[in-house]
Amino acid sequence: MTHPRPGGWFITFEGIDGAGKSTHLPALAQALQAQGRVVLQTREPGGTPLAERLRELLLHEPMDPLCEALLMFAARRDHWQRAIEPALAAGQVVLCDRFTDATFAYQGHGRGFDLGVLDTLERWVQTDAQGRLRQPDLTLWFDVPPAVAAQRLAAVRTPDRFEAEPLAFFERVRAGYAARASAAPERIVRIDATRPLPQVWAEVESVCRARGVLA
Ligand SMILES: Nc1ncnc2c1ncn2[C@@H]1O[C@H](COP(=O)(O)OP(=O)(O)O)[C@@H](O)[C@H]1O
Ligand SMILES: Cc1cn([C@H]2C[C@H](O)[C@@H](COP(=O)(O)OP(=O)(O)O)O2)c(=O)[nH]c1=O
Repeated sequence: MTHPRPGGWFITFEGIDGAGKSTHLPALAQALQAQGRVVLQTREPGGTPLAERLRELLLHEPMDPLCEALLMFAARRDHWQRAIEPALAAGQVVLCDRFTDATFAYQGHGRGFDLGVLDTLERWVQTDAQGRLRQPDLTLWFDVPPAVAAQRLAAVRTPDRFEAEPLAFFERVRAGYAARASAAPERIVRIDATRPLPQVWAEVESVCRARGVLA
């Protein structure tokens, strides 16, 4: 695949909580840095001082689904304008732990929030000065059944407001990711993340090589 735009690559990591995103993101950053690329490792919600403050509220403060969706996009707007776009313009590779696919999966499919409203918010937040809707160049979707993810998480951390949701919620979120992937098969690559770590990593490397992200 030829490089989709001048400047850097924008690569997002998606999947339900416990899928392995945060494990593989720094590994890919290291592999890219070893090849001389400048990498911005970031996450959503978060990635700027304002968006990190919104993250604290989103992860711990009870709120209704509309408020949740609006705050996710408010955090994203700040992150996009102040961190992601400048890094891409400088030719960096941006590796982002979650982006808008997560909003469709969690707020849309998980909470049942109106997908049409999310489409509108996505357009508002990600349309650039030339009127183009910006999307990641590549999205790695780490797919695992919720029961596997829950087992992994139980061993390592105290659940936040999202992680405390029941398995049925994560089944809907997973279905949301599947729907996004079938609507954008060129951009979103499904990775079977139930396999042992070295095999999952080998696939991440091979997808990145095939796309020209890694040499
Ligand atoms: N393929 C895998 N096999 C077994 N354990 C894994 C695998 N991928 C991740 N883990 C473990 O599962 C836990 C959650 O992984 P993490 O990368 O934090 O998930 P996420 O960022 O998607 O929520 C961590 O303890 C991690 O070491
Ligand atoms: C970006 C985003 C995250 N989320 C949720 C999913 C996660 O449970 C939570 C925080 O994401 P994440 O950083 O993946 O959590 P952790 O560091 O605990 O792995 O926010 C949404 O519901 N919608 C969104 O648009």
